[in-house]
Amino acid sequence: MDIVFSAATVAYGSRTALQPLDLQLSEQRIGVVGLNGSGKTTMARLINGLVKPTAGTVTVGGLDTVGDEQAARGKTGFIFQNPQHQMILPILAEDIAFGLKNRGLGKVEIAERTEAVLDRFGISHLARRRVHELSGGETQLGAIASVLVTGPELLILDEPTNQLDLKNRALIERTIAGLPEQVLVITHDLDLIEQFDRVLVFHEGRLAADDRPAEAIRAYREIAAC
Ligand SMILES: Nc1ncnc2c1ncn2[C@@H]1O[C@H](COP(=O)(O)OP(=O)(O)OP(=O)(O)O)[C@@H](O)[C@H]1O
Repeated sequence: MDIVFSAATVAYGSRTALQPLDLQLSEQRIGVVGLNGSGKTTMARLINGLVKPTAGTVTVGGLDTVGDEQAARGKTGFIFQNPQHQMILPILAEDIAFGLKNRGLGKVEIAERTEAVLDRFGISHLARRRVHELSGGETQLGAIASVLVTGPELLILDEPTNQLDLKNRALIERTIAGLPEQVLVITHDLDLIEQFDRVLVFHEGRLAADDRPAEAIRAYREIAAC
């Protein structure tokens, strides 16, 4: 799916978080890196319409995130930095089913799709578990299942391996690598994006580098060393 930023700018009050951005993304695996406060999350939130451009436009699959807000939002799933906060119902299977109920699906289809997505991510055994009692890795997988069950074309993950141990980092890395969906990942975990198609480096609200992983990570290291 094409994601197109046309002079997209974001200001919070008098502070500009994202300088005018012109960018077209169509790769399957896109990484976004940069120092804290460099504008990564703001850029990602523009894609699913959680943040509106102060000026310029953003389109996903040809749909404007402001003018075609509802349809555009349906194309993107978003996993936030603390995914436990986006889980609404107490039991994992219920939380997964919730998104389908909201789309007006019937009981049988909801049950089948919930079961299928739990199976897809190898977490069927967690179906009846309380979401707030899941480990970090389990929570991340549960959130991915909850979001992907509704069928978005693009999945955005904001620091998905933050707070995970090495084993769970590897699990989430493998899971992301295996997704057929297009993926955009914001991360400080440079191993995660090593094999990606394209990596964007943000610095002080601007796109500072846009390259293959090795080159982009080199540019990011130079920025971080200043
Ligand atoms: N809702 C908001 N209101 C005011 N300022 C904000 C808001 N959200 C972000 N900012 C500011 O915009 C700038 C960019 O923030 P953003 O969260 O996009 O950065 P980031 O690169 O994702 O940072 P981090 O790596 O720390 O998550 C920062 O200066 C931040 O303080």
